[in-house]
Amino acid sequence: MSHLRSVPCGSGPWPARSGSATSVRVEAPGKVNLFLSVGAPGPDGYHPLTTVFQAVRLIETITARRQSAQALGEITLALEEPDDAVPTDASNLAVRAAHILAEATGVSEGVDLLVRKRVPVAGGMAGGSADAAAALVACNALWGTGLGTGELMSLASRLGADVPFPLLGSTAVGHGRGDMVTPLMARGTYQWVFALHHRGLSTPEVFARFDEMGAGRGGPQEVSEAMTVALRSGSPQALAACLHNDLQAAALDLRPELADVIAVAEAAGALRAIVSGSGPTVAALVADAAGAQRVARALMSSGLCAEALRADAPVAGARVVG
Ligand SMILES: C[C@@](CO)(OP(=O)(O)O)[C@H](O)COP(=O)(O)OP(=O)(O)OC[C@H]1O[C@@H](n2ccc(N)nc2=O)[C@H](O)[C@@H]1O
Ligand SMILES: Nc1ncnc2c1ncn2[C@@H]1O[C@H](COP(=O)(O)OP(=O)(O)O)[C@@H](O)[C@H]1O
Repeated sequence: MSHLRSVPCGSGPWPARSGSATSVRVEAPGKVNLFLSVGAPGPDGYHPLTTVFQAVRLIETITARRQSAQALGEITLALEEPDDAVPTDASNLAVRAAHILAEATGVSEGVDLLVRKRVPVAGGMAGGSADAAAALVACNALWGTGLGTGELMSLASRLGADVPFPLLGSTAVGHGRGDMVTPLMARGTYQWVFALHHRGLSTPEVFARFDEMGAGRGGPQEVSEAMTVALRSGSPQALAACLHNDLQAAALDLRPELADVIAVAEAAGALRAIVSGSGPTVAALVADAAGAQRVARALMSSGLCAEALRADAPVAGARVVG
C-alpha cells in the first residue's frame, strides 16, 4: 500500500555510543490501539492480529548508570516511586531487556537502571514494553554496543509483542503478534483523556476471555481504508468514527463497569471512547483542549475511575534525552 514504508535498518535516531558518559537517560512513550483486530490463536497460543498503535505523551524515563569498577556486573533496577504492582527483580521487562542485549553482544558490564513510570501499570498502554524499549536504547548507548534499529527491533520482539512499537513511536501498523511494525502516515495532533483504574487487567486473561467468547474466527481484519484516510486527514472526528477494538467485549465482560466509564466520557462530549488494548484504561478521543477538560472533569466526578489523565499524540519513539 502506498501509505506504508518499511522500517529502516541501520542506525536509529539515538547515538550508537555515549563515549565515556557515566549515565544515559532515555524516554519512551505509552500507546493506545486505534484499531485492534484479533484472529484465532495459533498452536503457540498467540493470536495473530492487526493493530494501529499511536504513541501518547505519557512518557516512561529510564536512566542507565555505569557501575563502579568494584561492582559485580549485575543488572539492577529501582523505581523512582516504589509501586507494589511493578517488580524490580529479574522479571522486570527493563531488566530482561538489558540481559538480552548483554547476551546478544557479549557484554559482561552491569548497569543500574532507574525507572520513572508515567504510563498506568497493567492498563493496556504498554508501560512495561516502553520500559523495555527504553532500556535497550539506554544500554546500547551506555555500553557502546552500537546495534542498529533492525537489531534492536529483533531483540524487542523477543521480549514481548508490544515492545518493538515504542522503539518506533508515532503511528504504526502492527502485524503478526503485533511485533511486526511499520510506520503509518498520519497528520495532526490528537487529544486524549485516559480513565485509569486502581486494579489492572491481565493481558493473557483478556485474550483467554476473548477465546471463551468465541470472538476470534479466522484471521484478523486489515486496517480499513477509512482509518488510513482519517489518519492522513488529521481530523479527530474522522478518526473517532474508525476506532475499533476486538478485545473490548472481553474486557467489558471481565469489568462490566467499564461500559459506564465509556458512557460518561461520551455523554460529556468525547468524540468516541474505547477500551485501550486489553484494558482496563478507557481512552476518550476529544476534539480540543476544552473538550478534554470537560471529559476529564466528568470522569473524575463520576467516581468510576481512579484518575483521568490528559495526553496528546502522536509522539516520538524511544530516544536519548538530556
Ligand atoms: C493486547 C496488546 C495490544 O497492543 O497490548 P496491551 O493492551 O495488553 O498493552 C498486545 O497484544 C499485548 O502485547 P504484550 O503485552 O507485549 O504481550 P506479550 O507479553 O507478548 O504476551 C502476553 C500474553 O498475551 C497473549 N497474547 C499477546 C499477544 C498476541 N498477539 N496474542 C496473545 O495471545 C498471550 O497469552 C501472551 O502470553
Ligand atoms: N517495567 C515494568 N513496568 C510495569 N509492569 C511490569 C514491568 N515489568 C514487568 N511488569 C509486569 O507486567 C504487567 C503488565 O505491565 P504493563 O506493561 O504495565 O501493562 P499492559 O501489559 O496492560 O500494557 C504488570 O502487572 C507487571 O507485573
